[in-house]
Amino acid sequence: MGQVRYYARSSRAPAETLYGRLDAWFGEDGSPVALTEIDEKAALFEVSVYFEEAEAVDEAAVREAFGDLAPEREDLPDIDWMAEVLAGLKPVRAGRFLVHGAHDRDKVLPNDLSIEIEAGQAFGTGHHGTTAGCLSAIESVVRRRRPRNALDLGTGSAVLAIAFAKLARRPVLATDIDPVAIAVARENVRANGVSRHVETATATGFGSPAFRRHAPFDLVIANILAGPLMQLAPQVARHLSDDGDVILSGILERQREAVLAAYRIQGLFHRRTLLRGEWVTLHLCRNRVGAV
Ligand SMILES: C[S@@+](CC[C@H](N)C(=O)[O-])C[C@H]1O[C@@H](n2cnc3c(N)ncnc32)[C@H](O)[C@@H]1O
Repeated sequence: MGQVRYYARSSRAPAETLYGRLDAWFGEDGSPVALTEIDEKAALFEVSVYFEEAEAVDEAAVREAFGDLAPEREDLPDIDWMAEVLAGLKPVRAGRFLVHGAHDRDKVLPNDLSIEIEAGQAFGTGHHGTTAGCLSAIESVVRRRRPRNALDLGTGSAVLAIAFAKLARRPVLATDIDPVAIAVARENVRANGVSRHVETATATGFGSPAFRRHAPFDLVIANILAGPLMQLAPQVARHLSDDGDVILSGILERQREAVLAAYRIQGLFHRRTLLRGEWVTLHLCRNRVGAV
């Protein structure tokens, strides 16, 4: 048997209380806890806690932690995380960043900002055009104005959050819908020595109390797909500071105009498009100056 999830639904206040309690009881031991708004109109929230090994779970303790909100249990299938990421084991260079595995530490040059990520876990080894595009865009934004903080939404391996933390040495919130990715992200953040700057949280879109603690963001980075990026446009804009920058990727060239339109409606201006293979990375900004 593999991973298991326990979850309960309620209105916002009890859900937030439960989220805090589950995080205190299980979060420290590495069991991801998630709070998700599942029905905005009905203001219905779902709180989940995930355990790696179903057999090892103390179910009585879990039920006690949920209290009055009796949890449902869901056994999760084993997922093939390798599929997307085994693109290659070679180091990838994007601007000053060198993304590499432990076996390639000797390839790091004195001026490189090295990001050590092992292939084979969450998405994001730098081999994908979208990740490399975001790394280049992060470097150009940080060079221009060193944002006070950042959000990496859909962090995967945390490669982009680590890049921002290493370059800007400023706080970054790294979130992902997938609790397994967040467990991998935490480990990578620690291994790259940037735990002081990076906070990780499991969240669907903007559904976590962590956003309230960190927003507004001076830089929002989201490498997901065109569909969710368009849906998230109003919330990205709402969580962005008055002169903030946005880096979006996971967009095919033919989807570029639709994504741009969704963000223009929210008052954002296009600054630059980077093209890597069939993928584009968009840099947008709140400030009209410098926009094209
Ligand atoms: C293409 S990977 C990007 C990983 C990494 N940021 C990079 O650039 O290499 C997209 C990630 O977004 C996550 N994701 C997808 N939809 C999401 C959503 N609505 N909210 C948060 N994360 C999401 C996925 O689980 C996945 O880890």
